[in-house]
Amino acid sequence: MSDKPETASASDRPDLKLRTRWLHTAATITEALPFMRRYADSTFVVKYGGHAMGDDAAGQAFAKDIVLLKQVGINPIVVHGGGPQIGKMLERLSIKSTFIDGLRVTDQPAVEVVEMVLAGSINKQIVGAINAAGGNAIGISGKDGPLIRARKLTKTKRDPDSNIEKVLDYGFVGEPESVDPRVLYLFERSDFIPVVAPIGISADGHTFNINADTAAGAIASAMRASRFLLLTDVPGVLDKDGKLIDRMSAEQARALIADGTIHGGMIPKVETCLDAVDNGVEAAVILDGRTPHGLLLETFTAHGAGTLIEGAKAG
Ligand SMILES: Nc1ncnc2c1ncn2[C@@H]1O[C@H](COP(=O)(O)OP(=O)(O)O)[C@@H](O)[C@H]1O
Ligand SMILES: CC(=O)N[C@@H](CCC(=O)OP(=O)(O)O)C(=O)O
Repeated sequence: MSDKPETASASDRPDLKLRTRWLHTAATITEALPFMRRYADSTFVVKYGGHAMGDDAAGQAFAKDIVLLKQVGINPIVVHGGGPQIGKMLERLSIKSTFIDGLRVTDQPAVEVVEMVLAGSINKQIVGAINAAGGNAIGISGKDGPLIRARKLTKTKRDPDSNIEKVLDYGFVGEPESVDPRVLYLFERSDFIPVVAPIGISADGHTFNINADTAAGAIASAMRASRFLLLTDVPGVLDKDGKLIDRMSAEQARALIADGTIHGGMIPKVETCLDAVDNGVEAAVILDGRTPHGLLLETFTAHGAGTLIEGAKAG
């Protein structure tokens, strides 16, 4: 070894393209690190919608992101849907199903199919994808624990012609009566990532079909989650001109539901977000699950992704 200090010659220096790439990478890491620190040990409830699931590659990308969240010290809890997949199976079995305001009217034969598709098929597909991505996933439904005690959903709607309030009968559609999060606390302190199918059980042992947004929201509130992320197949909530709304107040959301800009499956989604931020969740975000690494962009960048609905106590 010579005593002379080493100096890099021009030919040793990385070329401009490489240096630009390094600068980009460094900028990305610099942006992400404070978010990693901020969210360490916090709980994220991620609702993975049936429309967001897409193909195998999209499922693998989602699974990778979930594993990454766990690796940086966040506790992700996945709650999944599967509406389109249930629809296909019901059709194959020639069982009719209709929707009222985004919720499936579910009779006894239909609830059996719903449980089979959600807790059987889709739950295990997601568990498999997360495990293949290097994580340790465990699949459960709201019946395990039991995590979700359900009661029959009761809803009324005013008939615009007669102005009479009508009771809507959704059959075996439930709403969470209570959530007992103790089973989820076990996963929080371990490497395991829970994947939850939105099925509930009533006090008298009946199985209930719960809208996955509603189930995820109830879990997010019970866990006092820092973030409640809903992955769907649109960039977020769109205004009447089809433009993405980045942030939305509760009043704005209610006005958009009332004037029909928010309709169909987006109604329970937004209502659930409003409920969650009123009940202990810091912020809820509706985002596109088909965007590669949308979850990471939302979590680790200042600009985020999708539509953020913030609670009064968010910081
Ligand atoms: N204002 C709106 N902005 C975005 N999407 C909307 C809006 N109103 C209704 N939608 C519909 O809501 C759908 C998302 O809800 P849903 O089909 O239940 O999704 P998921 O299966 O992911 O839960 C979108 O695909 C879109 O068709
Ligand atoms: C009562 C009700 O509508 N339950 C839903 C449950 C699945 C779900 O919510 O799936 P997505 O999130 O993919 O829409 C259904 O039967 O389709």
